[in-house]
Amino acid sequence: MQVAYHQEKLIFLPSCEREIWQQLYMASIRQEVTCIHCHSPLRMELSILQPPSFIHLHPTKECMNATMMLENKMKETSKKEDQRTEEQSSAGFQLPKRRSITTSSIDEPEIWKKPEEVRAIPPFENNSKQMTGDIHSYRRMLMEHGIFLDHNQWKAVQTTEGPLLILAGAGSGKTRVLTTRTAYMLTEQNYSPKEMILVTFTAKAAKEMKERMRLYPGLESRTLNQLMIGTFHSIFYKMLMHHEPEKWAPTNLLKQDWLRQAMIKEAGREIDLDEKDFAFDQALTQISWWKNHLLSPEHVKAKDVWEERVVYLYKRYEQMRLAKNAFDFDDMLLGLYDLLNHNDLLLKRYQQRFSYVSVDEYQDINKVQVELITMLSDRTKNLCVVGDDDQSIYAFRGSDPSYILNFKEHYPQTKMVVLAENYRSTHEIVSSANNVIHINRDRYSKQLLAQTSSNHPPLLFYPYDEEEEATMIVTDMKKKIEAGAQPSDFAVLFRTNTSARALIERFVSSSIPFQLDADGESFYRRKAVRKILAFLRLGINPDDSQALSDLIGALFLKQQTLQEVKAASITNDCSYVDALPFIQGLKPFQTKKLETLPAKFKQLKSKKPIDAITFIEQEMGFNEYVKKQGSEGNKMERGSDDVRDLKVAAKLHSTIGEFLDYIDHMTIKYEELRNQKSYSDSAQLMTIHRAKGLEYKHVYILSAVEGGLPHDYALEAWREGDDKPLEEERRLMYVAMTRAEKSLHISVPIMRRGKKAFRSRFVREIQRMAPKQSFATSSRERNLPNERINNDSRN
Ligand SMILES: Nc1ncnc2c1ncn2[C@@H]1O[C@H](COP(=O)(O)OP(=O)(O)OP(=O)(O)O)[C@@H](O)[C@H]1O
Repeated sequence: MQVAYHQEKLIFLPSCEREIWQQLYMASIRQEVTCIHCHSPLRMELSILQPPSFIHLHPTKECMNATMMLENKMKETSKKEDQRTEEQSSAGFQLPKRRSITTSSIDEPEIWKKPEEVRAIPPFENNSKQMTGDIHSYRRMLMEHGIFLDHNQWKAVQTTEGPLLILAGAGSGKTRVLTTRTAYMLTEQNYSPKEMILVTFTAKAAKEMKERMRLYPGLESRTLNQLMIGTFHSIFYKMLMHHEPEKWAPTNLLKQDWLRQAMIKEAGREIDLDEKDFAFDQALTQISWWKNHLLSPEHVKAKDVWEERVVYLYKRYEQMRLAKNAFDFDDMLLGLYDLLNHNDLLLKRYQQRFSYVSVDEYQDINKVQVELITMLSDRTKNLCVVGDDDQSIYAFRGSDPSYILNFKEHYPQTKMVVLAENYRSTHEIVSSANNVIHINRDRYSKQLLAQTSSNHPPLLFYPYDEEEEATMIVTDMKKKIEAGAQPSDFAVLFRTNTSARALIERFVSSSIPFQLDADGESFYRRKAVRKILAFLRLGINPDDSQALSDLIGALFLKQQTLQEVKAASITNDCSYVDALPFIQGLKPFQTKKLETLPAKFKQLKSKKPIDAITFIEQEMGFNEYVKKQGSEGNKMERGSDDVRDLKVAAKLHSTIGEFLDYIDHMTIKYEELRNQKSYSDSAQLMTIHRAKGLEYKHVYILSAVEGGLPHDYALEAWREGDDKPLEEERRLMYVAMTRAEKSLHISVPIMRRGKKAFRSRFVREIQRMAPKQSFATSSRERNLPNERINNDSRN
């Protein structure tokens, strides 16, 4: 159905503004959209595959007839209007175009656009090779236990001596290879578990490997228990505890972030940094990055004012930490690095003991980790590293793909095995992912090959904005679940937590069980958002003391002023807002500004939330605050973006009170979600970073637009001539795509943050078939200059 009543008005979907589709959808959930004949509630459907429509759950013949007649009449009128418009425009007038639901391929925001399949997919060549000739008895035994290994996987398993680089494409079974290789060395080659060390990237991966190895024939638990397997931190910490137990006592570990934050906040006060306004969490990440690069505060060369401040915090943090004999996770690696560097005998003993070193996820290794691994394996050089340069996505933590790319240069004797058979995804998904990643220059050229093909190429779909995107995904998922899929078959992947605000909210209101796997606070707790909300809250309650405290920084006042405002409100018997002009000791321009504020707060009350936010930005000085923050903050997160995101949410609400109630509800829900125990059968909503190493039958990727994925900060770096962040974004897209087994949906919203968006360059790359590539030469070996990629951001 295309017609319905809403708020006593007749709605004809093809001619209503696209911007209000989402509002209609939400009104339909509240049963406010009704049939034009029987007035029973209609559900609006906003889905990926079909143009929007109203659905009548129990239509009568009369309902259908009345609806059809009216639809025909509306279409007729609309056609006439069209003709008139054409005549007028040919006569020199320019009138807006009729808004109809078509399958047009033009990026016209008002028009529903049919989803597109990825077409640039080469014909599928069945790749599965028959095993011929003699099969090694161990490999045969594994097969009897249901563990199959392809030719290259087996080659990697058997290569036990000397430096070995296993270049393992996404879904190519690197976990299988690492576990089998270890099992093979222990059972077939009779190596002692005590001479082996296997480093994984996460504790979860270590646990999984151990569990898998228990299933291997002939591998006893006793042997497995003697094997040193774990993360860098767990293994190296054990060593430190063994040699210097007092210094490294667990009670001295700064385990939680807030403990570290408290220390740098204390240091921040010494240089007058505002506790509420300075990005202390970012400062900690930066400090950690320097530590992992073996840079002490004295060696850091600050690039800007922000870094200068963080260097100060770093220096003081180290002093405070040492005074308390405390240490953090980074210190564990640095501690062992120092210990081995200053104790030659000890280093030799370890080198003597560990004859075989294996490292998983080598693409994500950082400087201090590389140094330690190099030291430990230096005697035998029996170093096996497994990784995929195309999945290196942790630069912000200090990892650097150049370690895997330079491995052969570092160890000229390296044997290399490439695992290019993908056992996870269909040919259509694998080829599309190849189309994207092959554009990166700084990589080993290689092409993943799938084992199966399907008739379902990845689908690009075009929601209007973030809200519609979320609705379309939930609708699509519901349909698939009704058709037999399990909630746990699905994952929705996003670049940053903030880009998932609408999605999380839509899931909260849906019946689909889901789990959120994301770091950080709720969107509504973000600094800039909290401040705007403080304005809104004080607009309807001028005595809201929490809001006043949140607001102070945005008025360029110090937190100490808070008490002064409260005192002034008592002595002058007025609200906090009315007390603002009584603050003493300010510069004349500040006093003048504060004098105008109470009246402006009063004006806020009657405004719609979206208009109120614009008023706060333009008339109440918020734009200046954001501008100042922008020049002091970090490059990843900008307050102005958060405000634009908030406006997208605000559009769906008609009063400030209603909007604030909704936000309070969602903030509580968000906290519950973060603390909830895991359901076994639930859809997963997570950042791409969190999805690494995981696989799902159906995957949706959010916001494939310039600025979303790739992230704005990478585009800015690229414009300034630095390709590295953009290449990392491309790897993120690749990681996201290769999580999908059967279906992959990529969302390309037409609007983002209230502005017209441009489809991501990665989406354009998907549509261009990658040339066949020769295997495993790095850009250096191919003598390619690391030029800038000539890739325009426009459609
Ligand atoms: N030789 C094989 N035959 C059949 N299936 C295999 C084979 N090797 C691995 N697999 C399966 O392929 C899937 C991907 O394997 P795995 O998770 O080990 O990949 P990965 O290399 O770690 O992937 P990624 O790096 O993308 O996370 C798993 O479901 C695994 O059981």
